[in-house]
Amino acid sequence: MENKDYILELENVSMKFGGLLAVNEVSFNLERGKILGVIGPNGAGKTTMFNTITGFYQGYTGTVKFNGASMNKKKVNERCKLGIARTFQVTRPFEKNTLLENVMVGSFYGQAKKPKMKECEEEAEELLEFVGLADKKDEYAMSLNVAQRKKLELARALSTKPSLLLLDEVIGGLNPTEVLEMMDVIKDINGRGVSILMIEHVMKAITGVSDSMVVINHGQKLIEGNPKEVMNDPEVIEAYLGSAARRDVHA
Ligand SMILES: Nc1ncnc2c1ncn2[C@@H]1O[C@H](COP(=O)(O)OP(=O)(O)OP(=O)(O)O)[C@@H](O)[C@H]1O
Repeated sequence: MENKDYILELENVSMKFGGLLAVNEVSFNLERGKILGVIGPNGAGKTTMFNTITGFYQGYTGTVKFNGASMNKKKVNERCKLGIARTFQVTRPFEKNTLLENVMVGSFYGQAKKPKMKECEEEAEELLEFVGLADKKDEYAMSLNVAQRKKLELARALSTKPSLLLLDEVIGGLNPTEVLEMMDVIKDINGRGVSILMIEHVMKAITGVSDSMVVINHGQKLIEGNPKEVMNDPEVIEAYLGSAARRDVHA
């Protein structure tokens, strides 16, 4: 039997808010070094699932394993220091700080071994260069447009030196040129050896970068497979994605 190396394993993960089962017995694995795309309609439970992986929600049942070890008893900061980082759907930079300072905070507080301030600065500069914001390093975060804020969000997540990166809609809201740029950045991050789990509604983008995909619907896993299999699955197309998505995928 093939022995795959999984960086992330979800085993029957469920999360309830009162009577609402937002995530319902979800199981899947992410192979080390790969990109796994997560799609599903609004309210399907994708972000809630992210929050069980990062440890923001502790009240879930089932098991979240990272590098083969259960994370269930570990808090957000512990999981972060072990190598799990995320971006947020709604970006939350420190608006009145410079881009450099925003990224340095992540380096300083998010890494397992606290680096010296000078190292944080060098790392932050390198990351801003990597995401294409080097020329804005001394500007305030509040001066950025949507695409730039998303790139800053990525640099901040990377500053904690993750081996697993969770991306929550980093492509949504970008224009077509910015989408292509962001897809390249995501592939480059993956090229640095970072495994990626990403939620995205922009179908062309997520099918373009993902090695495999999981579809979540009403809190449950509907199907998983390679992007082509998933996007051609009649149940996914008709019952869930609908004709708008079909147009988007096949355009
Ligand atoms: N903190 C919360 N308290 C109560 N209900 C919540 C909470 N967070 C999410 N929910 C509910 O859980 C369900 C799943 O929400 P979630 O945000 O995880 O969906 P999603 O798939 O990420 O949606 P979207 O694509 O719109 O971001 C929804 O019905 C939502 O209203």
